[in-house]
Amino acid sequence: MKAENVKLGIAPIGWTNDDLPELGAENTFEQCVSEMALAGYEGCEVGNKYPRDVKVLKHKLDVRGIQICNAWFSTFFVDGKKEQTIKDFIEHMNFLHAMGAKVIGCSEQSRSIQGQKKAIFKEKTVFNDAEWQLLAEGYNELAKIAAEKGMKVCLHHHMGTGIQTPQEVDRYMEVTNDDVYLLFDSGHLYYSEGSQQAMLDVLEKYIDRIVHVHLKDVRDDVVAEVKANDLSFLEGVKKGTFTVPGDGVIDFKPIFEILEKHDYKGWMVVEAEQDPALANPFEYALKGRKHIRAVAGV
Ligand SMILES: O=C1C[C@@H](O)[C@H](O)[C@@H](O)C1=O
Ligand SMILES: [Co+2]
Repeated sequence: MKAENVKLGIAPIGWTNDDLPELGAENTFEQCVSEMALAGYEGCEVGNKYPRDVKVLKHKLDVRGIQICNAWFSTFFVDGKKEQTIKDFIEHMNFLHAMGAKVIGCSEQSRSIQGQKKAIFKEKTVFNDAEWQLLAEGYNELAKIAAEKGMKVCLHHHMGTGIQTPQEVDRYMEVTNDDVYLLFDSGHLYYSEGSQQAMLDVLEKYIDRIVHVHLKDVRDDVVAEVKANDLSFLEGVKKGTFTVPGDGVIDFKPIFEILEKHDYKGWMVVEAEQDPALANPFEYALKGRKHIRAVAGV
């Protein structure tokens, strides 16, 4: 890939998992961002141990050569919480804007089971026609608000949410305006479909509306265990569903080829939540970095 087109970041979730705070509770913010820089990343997303004061955070990141590229935002349009979602979104967007980020990665969390003790392969939520309409209206509005700041809203398709499968991604892309974008997460699509091709098809189909990429690898044997035992998403995470690129079953070469062929310009963020007691975050960050350099040449 061309180094001038892409920037490589990493998410703090490998050090401290906001969805499972007991994972990595001992890891500090400063250790996390220092190790990100040491492992060769130039950017990161935001975790709950990060200082929220823009000046303080900027300084701590600047001295390490790290930029903020995105931070997760939960929307609740299908639950009918449009007003509150937009109010919270503006605050979140202003923070990201002040930190220099260009995209806002959102996830529709209405009835999401990703944090619940429910079988991830059996109990995911499904939206009806009226709910898709609520979602579209909400995201179209967020996109307009973001555009005023020169920013883009992208949706994170995610296991256990109403937008998980390729068909649900199709519906989301169809009901929203062209200035509403997609965050592509290799791990979630592979996990959902159990297929490298299904994941690549989504990437190729929507590449022109993909503005942020999460690079996650998957361990097939753990997914099989999750399926066989009706485990929840987070039970799977603790057992090691996800890992860094090059450590699981996903072939990242075609992902990088598609991004390059379509002249993708933006961030690629390694995001591999697993138990830091089992997978040392610095060592795994380094492992992912080396794999990307070897396969993508950046
Ligand atoms: O982007 C993400 C943020 C996490 O909180 C989430 O659960 C993870 O799987 C993910 O892809
Ligand atoms: Co992700």
